[in-house]
Amino acid sequence: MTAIRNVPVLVVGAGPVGVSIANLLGQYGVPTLVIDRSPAVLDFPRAVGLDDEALRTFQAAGLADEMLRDMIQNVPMRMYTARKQCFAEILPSTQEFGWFRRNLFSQPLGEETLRKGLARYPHVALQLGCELVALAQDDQGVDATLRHTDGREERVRCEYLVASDGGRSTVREGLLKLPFEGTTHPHKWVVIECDQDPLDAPYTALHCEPRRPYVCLRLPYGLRRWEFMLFPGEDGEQMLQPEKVHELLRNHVSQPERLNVIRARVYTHNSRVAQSFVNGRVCLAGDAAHITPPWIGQGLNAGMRDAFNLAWKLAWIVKGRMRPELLDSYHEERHAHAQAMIDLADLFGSVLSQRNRFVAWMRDRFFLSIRHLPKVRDYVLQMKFKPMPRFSKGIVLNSGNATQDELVGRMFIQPRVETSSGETRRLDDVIGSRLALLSWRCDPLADAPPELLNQLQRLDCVRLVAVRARSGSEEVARCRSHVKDVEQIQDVENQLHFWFQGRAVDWVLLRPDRFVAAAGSAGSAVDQMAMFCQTVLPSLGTRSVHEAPAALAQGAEALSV
Ligand SMILES: O=C(O)CCc1cccc(O)c1
Repeated sequence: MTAIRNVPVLVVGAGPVGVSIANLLGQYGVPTLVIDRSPAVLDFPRAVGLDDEALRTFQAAGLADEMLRDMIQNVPMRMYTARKQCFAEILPSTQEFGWFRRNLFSQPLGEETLRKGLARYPHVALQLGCELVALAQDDQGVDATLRHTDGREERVRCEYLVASDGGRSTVREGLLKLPFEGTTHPHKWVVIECDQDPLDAPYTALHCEPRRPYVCLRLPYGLRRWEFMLFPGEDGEQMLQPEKVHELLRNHVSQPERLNVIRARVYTHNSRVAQSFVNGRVCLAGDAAHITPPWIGQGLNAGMRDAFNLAWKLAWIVKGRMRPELLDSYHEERHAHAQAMIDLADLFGSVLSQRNRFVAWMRDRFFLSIRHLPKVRDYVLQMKFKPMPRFSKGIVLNSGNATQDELVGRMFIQPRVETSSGETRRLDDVIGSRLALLSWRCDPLADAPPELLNQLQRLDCVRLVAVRARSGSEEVARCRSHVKDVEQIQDVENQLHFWFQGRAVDWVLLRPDRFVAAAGSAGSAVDQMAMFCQTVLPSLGTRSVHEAPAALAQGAEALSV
């Protein structure tokens, strides 16, 4: 009988979300196996947009610079009337989370980079040409049956299984039969990508042309993409024939026959969300959990939010740092936001792809008449319509003080800070993959009982005290705690100064995904931290074997392929 492979986390589906989760788990030291039935990265047009939150996730995985190499940053999106007048432009100037908000990439290249990133971890393995054919869960774990391309079957026992196997997820649909609620939109779209971009249009353009709505985007490395709406009676496959493609492009480029079309595909817009993102020990992520029309470029970004939210929770649970039932917080924190993004994309779609000429004309008149109002312009330009994640339930601690609780459950800013060794770094790079208690010009745990400090150590919590840049030695000495685990940082951009001053709190507790878990005044820190530890930590004695470095080495051995 063949041996059963044991691994804490099995990721099914090696698209960008699954591989990002595996990179994060690699960073957190959790042995992970990623499988995918396809032998290579899929080479057809898919997601194009990556936002600042996604880049922050790549940063946590140590891959932001590598991913940026193949991206165009800070790309505007414009909307045009039927008469080709621009009636709205989106180009946010903020970099509050440390990165530009609108960036375009080419998915096949990005996926290669993410896959290469896995090679950094001896305890993470990627197995291609391998599909999941059965799974059974019990109280302790999941038994998965894998089938390799040569027909060989293998059993893997894992503690948790992540299904990131796409919109037609085998795990969600075929094996667990979980509802995927929402709608499939009636119109199909043809997507065409060519190289040697024939246009000088360095932005995404949504052409709200009732005769045939279309989208035109510039992608990295001189690629140009068009997406055209198809009408009833137009057969998708026929529309991919070269003469039909040329016909679609004829009004937009002078000699479509001379274009080198490198990818073309028909696709349908879907707005669907799985009823639950957590089913026992199986978690759905990315398109397996939610699919959206592309209008606001948020499909993959929603998946990246899943990745960041889920990876640290899985790591904490398998390391025995967090009570397993808190895995449900993944659903509580992600489901409503995924739905809100889809609702916004649907709203964009219904307004922008309007085919009734009179309604389209009214729409154009309306937007053209308000576009110069400063508040409207700012709202659109700065993308203020984008619903930002805000958790009221989940792994967040509300204190009952409305002002403080307003800060909890939101992503924290990411300024650059100077470390005590004089280096200027992005805040997250100083924190690393740890939980962080970040305080402003004080050490709120200076007199904390040793028991609390031990609990925080179990949670691998770093304590950072921020001071004003170039503070006098008195201030520095006042904030330098006698406790050795406190690091001091200087607020060289004054961003922390403005953040803390405007909010009347002295500290924030930042989760590994950079969301604020708790916030408060110096006097309340001991009690609130104690409450957080009590909520999260399992009782002693339940620590998993995967905490020990020796166990990681065993995991690596078991995983080598
Ligand atoms: O965010 C962007 O620049 C692209 C968003 C978008 C809009 C419509 C279709 C599509 O594939 C992407």
